[in-house]
Amino acid sequence: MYIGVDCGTQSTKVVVVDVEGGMILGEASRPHRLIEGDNGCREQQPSDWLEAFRGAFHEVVAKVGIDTRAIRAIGVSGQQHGLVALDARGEPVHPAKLWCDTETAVHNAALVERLGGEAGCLDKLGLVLQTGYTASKLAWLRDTHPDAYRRVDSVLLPHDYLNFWLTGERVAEAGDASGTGYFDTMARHWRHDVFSEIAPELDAERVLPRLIESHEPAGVVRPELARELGLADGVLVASGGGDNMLGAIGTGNIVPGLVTLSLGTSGTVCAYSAEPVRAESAMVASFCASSGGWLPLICTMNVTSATTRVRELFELDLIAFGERLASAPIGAEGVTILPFFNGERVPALPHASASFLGLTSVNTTQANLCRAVVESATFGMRYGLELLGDLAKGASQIRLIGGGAKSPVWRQMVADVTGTQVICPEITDAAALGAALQAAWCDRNATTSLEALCAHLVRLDERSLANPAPAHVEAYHEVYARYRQALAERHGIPV
Ligand SMILES: Nc1ncnc2c1ncn2[C@@H]1O[C@H](COP(=O)(O)OP(=O)(O)O)[C@@H](O)[C@H]1O
Ligand SMILES: O=C(CO)[C@@H](O)[C@H](O)COP(=O)(O)O
Repeated sequence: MYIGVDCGTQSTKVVVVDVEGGMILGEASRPHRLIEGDNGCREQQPSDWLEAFRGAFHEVVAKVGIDTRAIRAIGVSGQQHGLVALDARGEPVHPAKLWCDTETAVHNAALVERLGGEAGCLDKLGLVLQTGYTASKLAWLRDTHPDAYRRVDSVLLPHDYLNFWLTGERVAEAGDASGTGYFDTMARHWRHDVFSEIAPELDAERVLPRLIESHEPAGVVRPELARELGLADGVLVASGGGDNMLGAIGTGNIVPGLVTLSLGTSGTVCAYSAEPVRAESAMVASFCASSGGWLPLICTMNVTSATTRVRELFELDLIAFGERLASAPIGAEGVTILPFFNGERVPALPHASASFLGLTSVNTTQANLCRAVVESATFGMRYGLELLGDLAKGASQIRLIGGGAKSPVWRQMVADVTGTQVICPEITDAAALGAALQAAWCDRNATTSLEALCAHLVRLDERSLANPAPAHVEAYHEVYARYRQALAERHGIPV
């Protein structure tokens, strides 16, 4: 029996997987609180993640009725990039600054310049630093909270922190480390020199976690925590990884030729590559995979975060929102939304705000606004696929995951907007499944291949299959062109 944990932006999900029996036995989740400021600040208390993990763990094991002593290993997936800076006692010196925090945009711009611009970043890191990556958050902490900064003894990512809490070990692996901004994604090692540019007073050798391979364990569950959770002695904790990396594993995207598209708080598109990738666009994040190999990725910041804002504005539940969405025509009768409520990473507009365009006395309806916000988030994904270029072109199918993938209307829209067949895995929180599969891989000392584990447990839900409808594809070409025109006019992004 294996446990997969996904500490996402909005919630922590826990799944129980019976690998021998080839079954996902059950899942449970608990929400997180978000600390938001109007200056782009978005933070969370790491203690909330632990509380959410405990709640979801106890709920799911009770629900499926397993003997917790039969659990062999745990794998943890986490929202990428968050800065979890700990003091010498292992306590956070400040709430975790999240991937979607844009308060540090000026620090990011300054760092890019110090590293020699885009070319210098590519040379040192294999990717171009973007606002949201961990590096500028650390620079910000140094600049704005010198007392907290002086106490920093470890610099971890959210999933590293959960692994640390579970095992007492400070370790990291290449997939999640790729998103820090002080890791060379081509050579797969820390760049202590870059780290020292950002935080010269900290000893990089000491504060950065030890790197392990994806198939290696981070450690075993601490005895007192094992007792609390009812686990046997020596339960392994896998290396884990970033949520996108483990989402790739949970959708079988560990060989070239597939695209995983996530409709979570963020939107992401990624495609596995066995070789390091030097993408044409600086917007493509050439991350490592958490299965070995690489996972070039595009991330937009306003997906279900944007659709939820409109849904809550109209006080609609998810069912009513889905009904409004379905009742409006493609193109929302001329309403265009640029959904940059949180600023945006791709295109790089950290200080942008959202725009509602083309509103008239006739088309300003709940249905059109609901449709336009979902279309706009989906257009952001199409833009991302275009930037991925050849890396995504060969893909015959999109594996769709994340909360938004539960909506049939949205699934069809992704197929129509991208012109590609869409299918969901049976479990839309594929990152948690990926974490459980990585745990089984690690528990078996990689003697069972990850490919075999994926073939055994990544099941696609045929009922979710959506094929692009030619007339809709045609209609969306026009509506997408309108969106790109608006992006050009308001933000200067070339069409
Ligand atoms: N049927 C649906 N239609 C649209 N959005 C949905 C639907 N079901 C869930 N969601 C949205 O999915 C989001 C959660 O997605 P999830 O992938 O779990 O996020 P994260 O991993 O970033 O925490 C929530 O905002 C929720 O409202
Ligand atoms: O920053 C990125 C990817 O680079 C985000 O994808 C985060 O990893 C958060 O993911 P979700 O909570 O939206 O799944």
